Amino acid sequence: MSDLLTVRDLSVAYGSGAPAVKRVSFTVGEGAVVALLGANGAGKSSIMKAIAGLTPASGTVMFGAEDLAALPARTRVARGIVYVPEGREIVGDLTVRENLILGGYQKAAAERKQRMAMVLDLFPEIAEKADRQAWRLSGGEQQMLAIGRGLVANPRLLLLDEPSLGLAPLLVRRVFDRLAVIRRETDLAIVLVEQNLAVTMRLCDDLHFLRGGRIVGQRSAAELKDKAARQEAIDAYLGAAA
Ligand SMILES: Nc1ncnc2c1ncn2[C@@H]1O[C@H](COP(=O)(O)OP(=O)(O)OP(=O)(O)O)[C@@H](O)[C@H]1O
Repeated sequence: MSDLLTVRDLSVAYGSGAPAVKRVSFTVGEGAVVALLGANGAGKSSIMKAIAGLTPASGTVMFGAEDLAALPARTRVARGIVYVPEGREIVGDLTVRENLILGGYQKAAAERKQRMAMVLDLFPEIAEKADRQAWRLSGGEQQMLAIGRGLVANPRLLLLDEPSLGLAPLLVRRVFDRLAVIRRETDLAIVLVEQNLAVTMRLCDDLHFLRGGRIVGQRSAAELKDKAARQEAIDAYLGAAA
């Protein structure tokens, strides 16, 4: 599997304080799912925003053979790097369908229509409510809409920021079941930010543990199938966060 994303020595600083992200390096293969796990404030969202071009950063981010340094966020979207932010940020006053149209704003009408049909097929829960205002959806459905809106842009790399945030366990399971379908049926690569080790393990190939802006450990999902190894990772890296 060749590398789709290569992050090398990535640092993010806000103002003059200590950097929020300190020389983080990792790779994501074509079609791979890589998770960044860590407690609140560990720097997970800052890494995602830096890859998406939404916050200034130092270090190198390569997408295939291309250095992204000079590319603004909208060009990164056109290349296939799509960020689904924490908190979903769907437009509540617009309908489900209108939110999906926003996701495909850079696409020609025919491709956008085809991608929207694919998304509605993938998420029957929101297809039934396509003409309903987004604020009327449940939390889980809103998360599906946020992911669906990202998929309309036809990404090669989806940056998914805490899809389980604020959802009841049943809805978390539904959202992750959908992600598992995407994983099975497409060659989309995903960087997934999570605090929840249990749901993350079902979807990912590799997990990186973050603390204080640094990657402090790395495990494959296969390694964490072993209960003792999982407990060790929780104790060493996540503490109460898991
Ligand atoms: N726009 C900003 N301006 C100043 N400081 C920021 C900004 N965004 C994040 N930070 C700080 O950077 C650090 C890392 O934040 P970040 O949101 O990347 O962490 P996180 O791991 O995603 O946390 P959470 O799980 O709570 O979302 C925190 O100390 C945070 O307060």
